[in-house]
Amino acid sequence: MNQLPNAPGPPAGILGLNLARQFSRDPLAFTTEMVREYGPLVHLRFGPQHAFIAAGPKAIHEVLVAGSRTFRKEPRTRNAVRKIDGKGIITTEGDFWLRQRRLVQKGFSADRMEGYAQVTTQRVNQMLARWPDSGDLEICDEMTCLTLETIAETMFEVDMAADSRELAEQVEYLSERLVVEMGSPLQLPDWLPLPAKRKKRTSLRALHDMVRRVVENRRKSGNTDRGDMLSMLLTAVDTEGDGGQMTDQQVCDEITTLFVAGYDTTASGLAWTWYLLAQHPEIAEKATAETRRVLSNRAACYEDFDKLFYIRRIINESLRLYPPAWLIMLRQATVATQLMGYHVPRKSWIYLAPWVTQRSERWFADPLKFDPDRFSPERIAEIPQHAYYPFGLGPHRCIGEKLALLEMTLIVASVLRKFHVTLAANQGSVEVEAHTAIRPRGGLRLRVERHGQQL
Ligand code: HEM
Repeated sequence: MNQLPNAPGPPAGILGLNLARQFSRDPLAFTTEMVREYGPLVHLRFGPQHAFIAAGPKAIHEVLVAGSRTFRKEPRTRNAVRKIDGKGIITTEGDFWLRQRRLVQKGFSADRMEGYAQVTTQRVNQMLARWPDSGDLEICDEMTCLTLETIAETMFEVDMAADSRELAEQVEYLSERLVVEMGSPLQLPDWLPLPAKRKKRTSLRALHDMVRRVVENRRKSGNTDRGDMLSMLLTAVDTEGDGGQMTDQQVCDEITTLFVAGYDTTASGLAWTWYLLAQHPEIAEKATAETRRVLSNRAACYEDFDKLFYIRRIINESLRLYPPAWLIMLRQATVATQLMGYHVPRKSWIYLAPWVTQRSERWFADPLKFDPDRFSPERIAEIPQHAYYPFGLGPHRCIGEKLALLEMTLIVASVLRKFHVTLAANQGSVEVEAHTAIRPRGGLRLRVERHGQQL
């Protein structure tokens, strides 16, 4: 392996400190710039640590698909996420992960989706009934509460309407701490009596207590199938493997994982979709016409997903320009290996950023243009394979992808059927902030006007 050439990359400077500083100060701009300058595979040195940005479709495929056994989720990152999600499928690997993934997958079967669609439509219509006929709204908050309530009901049939804002703030705080702590060279233990650690412990307790209570109550009330994910997890049998079921602790860990992974990403995707539609009235108008054609005067339902072609293109394009998971969980090479014919030392870190690949002129024509028709049947073949991966690729590809796309499509259609959406007059320019999901910095204010009420 050592005879292979080194991938191109910037000089490390003194101990790679300068690169590390640039990365943590503005990760979106830094990774974009590196790929623009050095190409589809960039070699970085942070002191003794080798790291690569795998941005080209070939490199992405080699890491996430062909090399998924060689490139594993990096242990320090996995352990940090494990404090929130326990041993859920997002933090595990190997045989244990495979068994759990098979069991959790049962909760995403096609026959379950119809019920999830119904919950989504009910929730979005309740939200729209609260909206003013004409006024300004903080759309990130609206989308966060909506997706949180929807996921709580689809996952474990709990009505979170009263508590959603508070729980969202706590989970948001945990994600923020995760980013801060992962970026810091020094990992302090969580028991230290510091204000940030105390707040972290309180937020973790609130999340874990809520999930434990839900699982205990369900066990007490009998394991009847209520059509939600929890029913499925409590009764699922690993028929393809050991024939066993999950323990209550495993159920708690998987429910927490799905809950945390599922709502913030979807809320981010929706917020950016509204931002793009508010800036492109002609595209919003075409989508509104589609909702009138498909839905006429009724609420959206599961079957409409296949008919809302244009809205699905809009969502695909929004996930290209603003992929909520802008950076995939860090991977590490378990052995010395190669990528695109370049040497990769053992324990190297691999960064995979949909944000960089999906916005690069190397792989997309006119990449910053919002052009939903890229995803039309006539043009979709122009997108290079593995250059578009908002839900990841390979065995760890997002388990909630179909649910997220269904939810987003039904929500966008339901809102457009009733409201005209533009940017609020006092909304200044919008900057992107990179947390675990990307968000508009400081939120996003939209003006909404119920159809028939425009002044
Ligand atoms: C727009 C919304 C979403 C986006 C952009 C998104 C993105 C992703 C990405 C990029 C990965 C791959 C991570 C990796 O390879 O390290 C992933 C994995 C995962 N996602 Fe999603 N996700 C979304 C919605 C959801 C929803 C709704 C759920 C559950 C209800 C969910 C649950 C998960 C889980 C459990 C994994 C880990 C899968 C595994 O490692 O086997 N996600 N997601």
